[in-house]
Amino acid sequence: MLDVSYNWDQVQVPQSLRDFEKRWSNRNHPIDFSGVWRFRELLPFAQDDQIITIGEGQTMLKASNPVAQYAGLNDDCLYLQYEGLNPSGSFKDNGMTAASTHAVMVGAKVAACASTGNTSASLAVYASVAQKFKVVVFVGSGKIAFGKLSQALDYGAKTVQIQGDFDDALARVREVCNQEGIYLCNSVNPFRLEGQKSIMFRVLESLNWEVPDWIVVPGGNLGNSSAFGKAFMELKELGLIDRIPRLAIINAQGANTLYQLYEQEGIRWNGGNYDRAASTDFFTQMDQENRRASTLASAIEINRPVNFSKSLRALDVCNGVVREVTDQQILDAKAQVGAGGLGCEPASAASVAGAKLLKSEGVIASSDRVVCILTGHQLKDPNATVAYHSATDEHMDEKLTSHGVNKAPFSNGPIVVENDLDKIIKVIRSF
Ligand SMILES: Cc1ncc(COP(=O)(O)O)c(C=O)c1O
Ligand SMILES: N[C@@H](CCOP(=O)(O)O)C(=O)O
Repeated sequence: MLDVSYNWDQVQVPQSLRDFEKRWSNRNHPIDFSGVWRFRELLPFAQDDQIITIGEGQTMLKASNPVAQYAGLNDDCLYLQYEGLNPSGSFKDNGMTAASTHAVMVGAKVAACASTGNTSASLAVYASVAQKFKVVVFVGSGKIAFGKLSQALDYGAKTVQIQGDFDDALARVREVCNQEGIYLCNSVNPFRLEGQKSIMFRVLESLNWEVPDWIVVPGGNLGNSSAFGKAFMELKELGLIDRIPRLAIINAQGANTLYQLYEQEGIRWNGGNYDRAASTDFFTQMDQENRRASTLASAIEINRPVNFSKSLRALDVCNGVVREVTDQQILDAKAQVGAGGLGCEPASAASVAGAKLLKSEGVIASSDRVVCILTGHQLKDPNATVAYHSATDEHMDEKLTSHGVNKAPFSNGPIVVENDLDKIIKVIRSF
């Protein structure tokens, strides 16, 4: 895994983080307007005229008391960083503006990715804006929510559907890219992760540059958590912050490789000398047993996270913890996030479910300031939402039960009523 490193002595980094903020109101300047590139001195690999941007990163941090109560935190202690506001509806745009900028810088004619849907939607939109390279997307059949697939199709990406899951698709696309000289845009791409650092810059900016106690993020391929760790490491090195928040990475129980390796096997970064043999054994056994990831949170249905080693570094930098949550916990948390005002897709709600779990364990205190990252928009995966809300005690959706979701305590399904005024009024008055 490659990392981008800078010779900071040669970069004119502003003295104070507040200097970045001033650029925000400059709406006529697309680079200042971007929530990624207004921090450009902190990812200084491109010249201004090389940047491909579509106003990504205009996202918000919102305190949510209903969600704080759900998680067992005090009022004003839980914040949601709503990355669903990005142009393609997920956090990936923070990274894809950087990866597509670099793709054009190096003259790529074709770019590719494997995807559970959000990476492909994001890459496809940036390619259609840049008009400099074509896109090929690899997806596992039946493994991608239609809201996401529809985006790649409409933005003109060529979609290759193969048998297998995301882990198979990523292994294959890496092979294809090597053989054909195609530019790879998954999170193995270190330039993409440079863009994703900006999510943390914006969190700090929204908190008036005060460092929160916790950042809680869902873990799939582990690009985000790795980028966050690098962001804090660099900000501290540059003297722009004086302390680093703790990081909690939340796996779905059915896709819990990091949880197993970090919390159960006890593998630690150890200055880069982590126990490679133990992790290799783990993956070899996984292959022998043909163990597959399985979760309703399809965006994090990943068993072989490519950023495993970088995430260990992030956990080290941020004194982090890893937890696993069930699909039941994820969907219950998701319904609470929606009712609290910001809809998200299932994988995103793992962050809230994880915060609740850590609070119940006493790892997070009720007065801690906790930021949960909502990685993708609610409209990305309507099937999961409708299935949850349509479930009743008598009738559960088969797909939910096969993933261990056996109740829907916050179910808010449509009420079937005859098209008769009196009957409708009666129902309405019963609310
Ligand atoms: C909505 C959503 N949330 C979370 C993740 C997991 O992020 P990461 O792979 O950076 O761990 C992904 C994709 O990977 C995603 O699409
Ligand atoms: N959820 C992701 C999985 C791919 O992760 P990446 O960060 O390596 O591109 C997706 O949307 O495809």
